[in-house]
Amino acid sequence: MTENYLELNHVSKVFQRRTGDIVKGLEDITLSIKQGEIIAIIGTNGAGKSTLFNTLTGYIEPDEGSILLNNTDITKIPQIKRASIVARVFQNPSMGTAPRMSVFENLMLASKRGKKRGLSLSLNAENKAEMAEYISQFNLDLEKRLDLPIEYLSGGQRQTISLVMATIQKPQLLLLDEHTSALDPRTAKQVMEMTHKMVTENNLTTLMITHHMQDAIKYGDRIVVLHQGKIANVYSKEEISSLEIGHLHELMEKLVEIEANAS
Ligand SMILES: Nc1ncnc2c1ncn2[C@@H]1O[C@H](COP(=O)(O)OP(=O)(O)OP(=O)(O)O)[C@@H](O)[C@H]1O
Repeated sequence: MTENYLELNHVSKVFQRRTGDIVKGLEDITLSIKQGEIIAIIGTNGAGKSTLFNTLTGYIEPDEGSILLNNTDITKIPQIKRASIVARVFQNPSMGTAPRMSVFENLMLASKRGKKRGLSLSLNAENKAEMAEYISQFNLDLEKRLDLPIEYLSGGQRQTISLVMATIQKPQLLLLDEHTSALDPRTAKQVMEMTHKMVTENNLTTLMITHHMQDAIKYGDRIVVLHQGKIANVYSKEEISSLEIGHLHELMEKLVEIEANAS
């Protein structure tokens, strides 16, 4: 396991609101993550979770600090050039997929990301059979729906396809952005279990934003608590093993209270 596979060194980002007020989206974030580690990110609204992901994808550039992934400084690498190494699954099942295109076309698009060869050449029977076999392991009968436009799939099926698309090229970093929160509890549980299987089987270094404290405890190797752009707390694996969900809920309530008193 490579230590310090992902390193954030003193990463800060300031925003200016329309009112002219300055807000610290991220303040001096320093964090080292091992290859294959799963980090659960929790925090109240406005804590900086999305800003953190946006700096990792390259959607925004930090004002200060650096980000190293697999020994490469990616701080200033544009989003489009990071697309094949940093993958993100969004909360909304329709984001990250082309809804009118078929399941097969979407999967082939994902497997071609960052490569030069065109999509049309790859839409052949051989690739289709390979893809059918690949997705049959998820037991959702999706291999029988390869020709269906993505928009006709259920939310859970779409999130499964989004996950397959995000992991098909084995990204160096996988970002899960509340990816089960739009699903009903039963489907959310299934998708979370599938996610864990994909991530552990492929040893994917993963950051997962979640509001489900039980998922943070169950699946996180560490839990990072963000508050007002800063790291408020980090729970190690040992600490997580004796952590009660109630404790995390209380912590969240306390942080909301601090914010309310400050404003
Ligand atoms: N483009 C922007 N312009 C101005 N302020 C911004 C911008 N993006 C984020 N912010 C501010 O930065 C802070 C962190 O926002 P961020 O969206 O990262 O929080 P979050 O933890 O993802 O919150 P939520 O759970 O509500 O999505 C907030 O105060 C937010 O209002």
